[in-house]
Amino acid sequence: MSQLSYARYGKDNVRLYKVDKNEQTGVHTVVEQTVQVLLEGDIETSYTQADNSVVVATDTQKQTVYILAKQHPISPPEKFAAVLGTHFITQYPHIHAAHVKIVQHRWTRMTVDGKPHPHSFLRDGAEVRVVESVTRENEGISLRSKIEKLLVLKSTGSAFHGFHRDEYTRLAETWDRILSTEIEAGWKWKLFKSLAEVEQVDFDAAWQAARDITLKVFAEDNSASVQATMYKMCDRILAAVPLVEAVDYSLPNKHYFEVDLSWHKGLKNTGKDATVFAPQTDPNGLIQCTVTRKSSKAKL
Ligand SMILES: O=c1[nH]c(=O)c2[nH]c(=O)[nH]c2[nH]1
Repeated sequence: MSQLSYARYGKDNVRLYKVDKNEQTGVHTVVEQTVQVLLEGDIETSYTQADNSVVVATDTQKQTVYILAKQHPISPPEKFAAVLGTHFITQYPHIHAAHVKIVQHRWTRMTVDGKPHPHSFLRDGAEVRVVESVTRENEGISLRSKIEKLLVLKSTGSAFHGFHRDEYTRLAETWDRILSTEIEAGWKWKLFKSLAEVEQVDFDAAWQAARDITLKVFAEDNSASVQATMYKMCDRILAAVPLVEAVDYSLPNKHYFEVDLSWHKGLKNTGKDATVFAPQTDPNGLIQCTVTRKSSKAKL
């Protein structure tokens, strides 16, 4: 009558914190993450026949995250995701793929009296660094790194005109507008054959380059549209990080509407005179793209 067509299970929202204490200098370095593990393999009977003998308990998966966090560096998260995934498919012969997602939260070192503090940190924004990994038996380790929830705004240097017009069009063209978005940027790495290959890569440098390029292009581009600006970001990240195969962005256009105040003593607050705006929560534009190198096919 029926058949199981999808089965993955694991632990979600495993919160993890690790401190590295330099005994010589007294300087501490901290990392906080939220980890998700989902396993795939010969686990059908646990669903169809109540056969728990094939189930690596989700509690075991959580304990494993803590144990491997003790035994290995957890940053960069790309390497820790690969360590975790490799563990699950080698420790359990009937587990054939491990999906590991790591969200790394910000703890930025405090500056106190102009000096970096040895053991105090602050959460400077909701931005997170994310890794989505799949470690699959006989295939390798696929990694996608991401920046999420990086909120940016520019008060000029953005236009939007020349767009298609018909009887449904109300939007006026603009040569000077506010541009604001919450950046979600991803970069997909070439498939790694082994953990040893993953260990060679400088993931922190790639994350820094992707973040720097995103912010520099956002700030400096005389934006014709979100579409045109995000394509430039993708193009530059591909040029900067040779091991990356594809770069993708998903950018909400967070609109700021002019407020007409002319009804009040003829106050001028539109066009060139606009200084007070009403930030909108919804609806918002949502612009997405994936850019690959010329030889490979873009998956749209
Ligand atoms: O950069 C933009 N791209 C669009 O596709 C669009 N559509 C819209 O109404 N405003 C904008 N802005």
